[in-house]
Amino acid sequence: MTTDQDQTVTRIQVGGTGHDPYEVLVGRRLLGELPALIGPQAKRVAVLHPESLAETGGTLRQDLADQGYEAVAIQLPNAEEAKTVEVAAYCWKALGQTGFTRSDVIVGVGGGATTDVAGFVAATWLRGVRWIAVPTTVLGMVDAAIGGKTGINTAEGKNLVGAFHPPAGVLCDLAALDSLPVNDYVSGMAEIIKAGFIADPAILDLVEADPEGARSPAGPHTAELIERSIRVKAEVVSNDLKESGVREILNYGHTLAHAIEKNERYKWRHGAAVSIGMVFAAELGRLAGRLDDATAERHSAVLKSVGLPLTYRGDQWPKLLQTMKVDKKSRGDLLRFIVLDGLAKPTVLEGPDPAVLLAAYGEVSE
Ligand SMILES: NC(=O)c1ccc[n+]([C@@H]2O[C@H](COP(=O)([O-])OP(=O)(O)OC[C@H]3O[C@@H](n4cnc5c(N)ncnc54)[C@H](O)[C@@H]3O)[C@@H](O)[C@H]2O)c1
Ligand SMILES: O=C(O)C(=O)C[C@@H](O)[C@H](O)[C@H](O)COP(=O)(O)O
Ligand SMILES: [Zn+2]
Repeated sequence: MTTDQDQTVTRIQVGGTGHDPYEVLVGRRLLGELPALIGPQAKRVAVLHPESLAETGGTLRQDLADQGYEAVAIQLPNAEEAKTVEVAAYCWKALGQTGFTRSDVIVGVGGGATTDVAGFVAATWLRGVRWIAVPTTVLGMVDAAIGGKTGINTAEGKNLVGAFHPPAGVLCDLAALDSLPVNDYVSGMAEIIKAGFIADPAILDLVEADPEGARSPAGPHTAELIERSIRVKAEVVSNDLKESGVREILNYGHTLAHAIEKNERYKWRHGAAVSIGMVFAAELGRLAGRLDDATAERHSAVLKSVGLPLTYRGDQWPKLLQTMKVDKKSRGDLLRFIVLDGLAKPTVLEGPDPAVLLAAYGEVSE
């Protein structure tokens, strides 16, 4: 049976300079859109998917083969284990063996880790081939698949190797979320809440009105939360693809988060680390005299209400501080953080006093 809900598709445009504009589609049963996005020139299509979506990847490969493409499925490890140079090299080898040319197309189906690698492989193969993102997690839909930041981790830090290489289109099929484990669903809520604090406070109102509903794809506001967050991301990256200015606001909470992820050898979910990172950033903004107490406290309350973590090991501060020094926003020896001047007023805080940083860490320290 087809319902009205199945047929509603929202299209959000991502524009910009230096690349073709593209659309993010949100709805259900969107895979029919793939051939048009793949385009008439492609002979071969490589479908990159994580182990957990082996069936989806296989079905998609078969559909594309039935439509006349020479389609291969390339299985990646789940989650952050995919974001390594070894996995990228495995993909390059598979593309080479398939005879993948510049007119062929990569499709990344999976969470943010998968689309980060798929995009990176697309950016590097033959110095850049077309790719399409089919995000299957909340986090992938609202953030990772949009904007063309692609990359992998190294032992020294998160996303340290990568390229800006926007996709030709993004297909967010909400039905994919039904199989997502609750922890992964909630991890994506961290980036949704981030979008609320940096740009669209209506998101926070929706989460606060029904925190339990915000933990599940069956919640009453799922589509609205996802679409609002996509609009925030689309607007920012349309204005600054290569992060030479406003795009830095999307890094709210990420300076500490990435250090925690590295410290945990990339075993933590990104959203869990971002949650702690935002509580830290809010306190940093408050201690720097930028953010009011109520908005700072609102961070812990809303993040906790959906089940995200707020604290991390106190004894790890020296190591985290060291790692933060190689954050991509740093310039020379200058540490730079995104903080809030108020709700939806993100700004940069440069070179905060080490004592203030330590005091802010006290807020998340356990
Ligand atoms: N490029 C960007 O702009 C950007 C933005 C935000 C985050 N990221 C990156 O995204 C990554 C996190 O992405 P994530 O939270 O989507 O996690 P993830 O990609 O690690 O996926 C989480 C887990 O869910 C599984 N999975 C994916 N879809 C599923 C589904 N529909 N049903 C069941 N299981 C499914 C995966 O195999 C994995 O085990 C991090 O590496 C982060 O750095 C990138
Ligand atoms: O798109 C961006 O820009 C972001 O900062 C979004 C973040 O949510 C995302 O985690 C991104 O991968 C972080 O990028 P990085 O440049 O700090 O590695
Ligand atoms: Zn993020």
